[in-house]
Amino acid sequence: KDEGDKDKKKKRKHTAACREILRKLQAHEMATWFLFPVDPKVVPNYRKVIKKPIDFSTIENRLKKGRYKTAEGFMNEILMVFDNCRLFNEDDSPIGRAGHALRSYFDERWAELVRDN
Ligand SMILES: Cn1cc(C(=O)NCCN2CCCC2)ccc1=O
Repeated sequence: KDEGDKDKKKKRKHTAACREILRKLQAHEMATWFLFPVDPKVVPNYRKVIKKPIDFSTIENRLKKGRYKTAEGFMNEILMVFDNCRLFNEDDSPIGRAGHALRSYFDERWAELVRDN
């Protein structure tokens, strides 16, 4: 069991925990607008305002490809989904409220993951 094997095992462990959290986020009733990339044809000025567009399907693909070295790398991209939402939408709007609700839900799931590891 050399260092490399231990690191690989640790990475598999946090990847599984992150995939579980992502599955819960994707299943949340407020997740609709965050599941797939915002369509520039449907939301013309989105790409102008949001420099790092990111969505749950993109994060899922990166997770499956083992792109995140640490769980924090995964967390940073999830938080980017919610930061983009706050930048582009009024807090008092359907998508703005959905983003805040989903962010709170994520914070709870993340706290559980940290406690259980
Ligand atoms: C994450 N995000 C998604 C969208 C989006 O998908 N818009 C197209 C669908 N609209 C939603 C309500 C009416 C039509 C817009 C802004 C945003 O921040």
